[in-house]
Amino acid sequence: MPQLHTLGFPRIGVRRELKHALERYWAGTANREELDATGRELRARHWAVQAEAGVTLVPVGDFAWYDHVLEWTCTLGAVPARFEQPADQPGELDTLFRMARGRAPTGAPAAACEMTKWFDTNYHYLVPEIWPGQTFRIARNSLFDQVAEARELGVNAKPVIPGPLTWLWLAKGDAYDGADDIAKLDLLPNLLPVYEAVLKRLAEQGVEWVQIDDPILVLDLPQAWRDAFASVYATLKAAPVKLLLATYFGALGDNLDTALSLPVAGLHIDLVRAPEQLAPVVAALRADQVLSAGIIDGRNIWRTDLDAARDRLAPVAEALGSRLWLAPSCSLLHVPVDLAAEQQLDDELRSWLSFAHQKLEELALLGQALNHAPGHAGTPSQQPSQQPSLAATHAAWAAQRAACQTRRTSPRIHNRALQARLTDALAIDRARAPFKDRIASQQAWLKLPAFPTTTIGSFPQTKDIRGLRRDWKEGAIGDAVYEAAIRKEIAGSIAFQERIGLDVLVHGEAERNDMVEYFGELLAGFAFTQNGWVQSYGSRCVKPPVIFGDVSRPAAMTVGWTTYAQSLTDKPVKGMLTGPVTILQWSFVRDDQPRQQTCEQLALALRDEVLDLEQAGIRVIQIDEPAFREGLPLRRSQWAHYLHWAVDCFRLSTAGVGDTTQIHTHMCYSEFNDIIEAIAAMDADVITIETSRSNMELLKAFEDFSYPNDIGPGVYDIHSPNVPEVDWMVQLMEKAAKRLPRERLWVNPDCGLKTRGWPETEAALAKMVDAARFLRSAA
Ligand SMILES: Nc1nc2c(c(=O)[nH]1)N[C@@H](CNc1ccc(C(=O)N[C@@H](CCC(=O)N[C@@H](CCC(=O)N[C@@H](CCC(=O)O)C(=O)O)C(=O)O)C(=O)O)cc1)CN2
Ligand code: MET
Ligand SMILES: [Zn+2]
Repeated sequence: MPQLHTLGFPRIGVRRELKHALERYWAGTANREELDATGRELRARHWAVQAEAGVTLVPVGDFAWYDHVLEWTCTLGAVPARFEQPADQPGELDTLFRMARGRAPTGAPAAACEMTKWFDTNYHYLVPEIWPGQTFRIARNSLFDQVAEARELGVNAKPVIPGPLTWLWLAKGDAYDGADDIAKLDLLPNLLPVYEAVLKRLAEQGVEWVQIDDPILVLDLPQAWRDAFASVYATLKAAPVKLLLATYFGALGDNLDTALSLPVAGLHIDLVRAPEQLAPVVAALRADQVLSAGIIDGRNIWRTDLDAARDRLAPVAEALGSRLWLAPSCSLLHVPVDLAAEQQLDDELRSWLSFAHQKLEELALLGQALNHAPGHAGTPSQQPSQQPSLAATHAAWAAQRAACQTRRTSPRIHNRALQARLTDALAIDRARAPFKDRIASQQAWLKLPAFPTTTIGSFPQTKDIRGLRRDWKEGAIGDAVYEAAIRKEIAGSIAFQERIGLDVLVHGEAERNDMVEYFGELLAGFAFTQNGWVQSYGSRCVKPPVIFGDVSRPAAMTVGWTTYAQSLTDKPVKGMLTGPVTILQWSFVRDDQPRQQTCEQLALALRDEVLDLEQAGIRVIQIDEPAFREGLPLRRSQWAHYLHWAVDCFRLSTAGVGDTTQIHTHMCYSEFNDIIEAIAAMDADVITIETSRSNMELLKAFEDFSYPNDIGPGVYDIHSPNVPEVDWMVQLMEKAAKRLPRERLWVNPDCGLKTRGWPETEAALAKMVDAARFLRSAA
């Protein structure tokens, strides 16, 4: 039977045990021993479930207290000076937490490291900081400790570490100009000896295989970076362990020859995103190399079509024998932990789904089917001793086959009326009047001052609000009680905004568990989970909804809350929607039709909501697209196609309104340089963006492009509880005014305030309004 392995397992725990333990530790209500115990418990549990499923090489090093890239950065001793503490500080773990969050139970606070998206996922990693001449050393032993821990439990540990080139690519430093700066490669002579030392220590611990993750091999690489692979791996080759080079999230493409020429004992490829690479890789594999086939989707939650997978891999199994390994396409970090934790899904829908636990079962079934006579394995054959009985295996296989079949044909998936509407939608005009005409008619009624102030949408999601929602969902309180409490919350935030003098108000999003899940719950074609948590960053998780069928909007989703908020004030209240691209990007999406098509369905549903809001008198409407940049394909050759349909969907959602209705959008976590033209083509009247951490540097793209519409560059970082100074915000806006016309500028925070508390929110926004007033008086 082929060896089964995984590239990584979700670390958060089926009940978010890690989240709760971390937050207790940070709050000082749990000590280090309690935190450690939770970590040990989760690792042991996750190793055991994998080993029991038949995974023979179990990942170690995929566990992380906050982020696995940060763990590795700390292991390499790449700790910026501002986090260094006197030698007597207890526990290096707090240094890691200070790097992640700026503060920890011990040690002096410092500005946290930057956080950004992990490739095209909704997972965020902590960006390593590098500088010329930087030296490295093994500064943290957690990987070795965890290997020892696994081996004591009888687990065959396969340590997982980021490759040196991927780590450098992800790193940033003032001395370097972008991810691909070749000057970064000058650090390799300092970095590689530490890698060699790590591999040697792992070998001494009895480790046979080490997985080195080099996902940058699926990106467009400059030649110097591509060339660096040969010398890096020539050095690592000397280590007394076998290396499995792991690539995922796309095709090796023009890096294929590079990857195949490296002196590694095994290569993992993603066959879900890039099935076409199977044949060329098999053809070029050396006789002593293992192929790890990433055949189970690690980025989505659908059951695998096992018949198809077996048919594709059977000839490979025959050719490679035990040199074929089976794996998910990437780490299972990106899917929820266990479908068994869901009580409310109907049987049919449940039969279509597979979370991390279920993916292990799929892997085992496929492994058994490929065992012996693989070329004509019609059904799973002979079972190894501790595997489930043949009958059970047959039954599981048949159930999976049936589920795939019903999913293909279920009437729940296709909505004929919608199909007709989509065809009609092709003819809908996506254009609005020229911006200069629109903005004039908007200003005529909005009568906003210079440097108008607003916020991005959410106000603090307090424990009380979340507790209320839990009680409501559990049926402990009824709709009327819930609604009254949310209304009270909205009334409170409107009163607060009026008091401090904001210009364009928001209702505060108290009724939303999450900006995507909330809409998923109200749209048809979506399912949602009770415990389908996926880590987003640190202790923060999301429950991505599942888009299983054609999307439509049975009823208005936000009109009631928004008009209630508007009824309380004479100031304009901004309606608040999540855009089609972001809903698509942050959901688990159908794999039976192109993403573009699903996005168009979402766009039509949102268009109806926009028009209903307008009809109800809401004349400023924001359609958030924070995931617009994240959706950009990893390869440049695919950008134009994506940008075309993504912009088109945004415009389909928004362009139905009259000229006097003001459309806002919001983006964060994004580099805008690559997509500035597309942002302009979205043609929102106002875009609010995250810029404060980059000191308004991000505005350069808008300046260079002479971006024509209104812009609100964020003046303070909402990720920190620190209250910004008025002077600081004024300075930032003055910088912005050097790059862009003053009359186009708005004043707002970087992003929504849901993760903040009220005290700092009130203080920060009051100061922000003061800053805007100062700017007006100085004009
Ligand atoms: N989908 C998505 N992706 C995104 C973002 C986003 O907002 N949404 N923002 C960016 C950054 N990511 C973020 C992701 C999550 C959170 C966040 O705050 N998550 C919350 C969960 C939010 C949620 O779903 N809340 C639910 C359920 C909350 C909960 O834990 N309830 C308790 C009970 C309440 C309590 O006592 O706390 C329970 O069920 O036990 C609700 O409000 O209804 C968390 O991890 O804690 C913040 C930012 C990028 N990607
Ligand atoms: N309107 C949303 C909010 O304020 C936008 C968040 S972007 C991640 O929370
Ligand atoms: Zn945002």
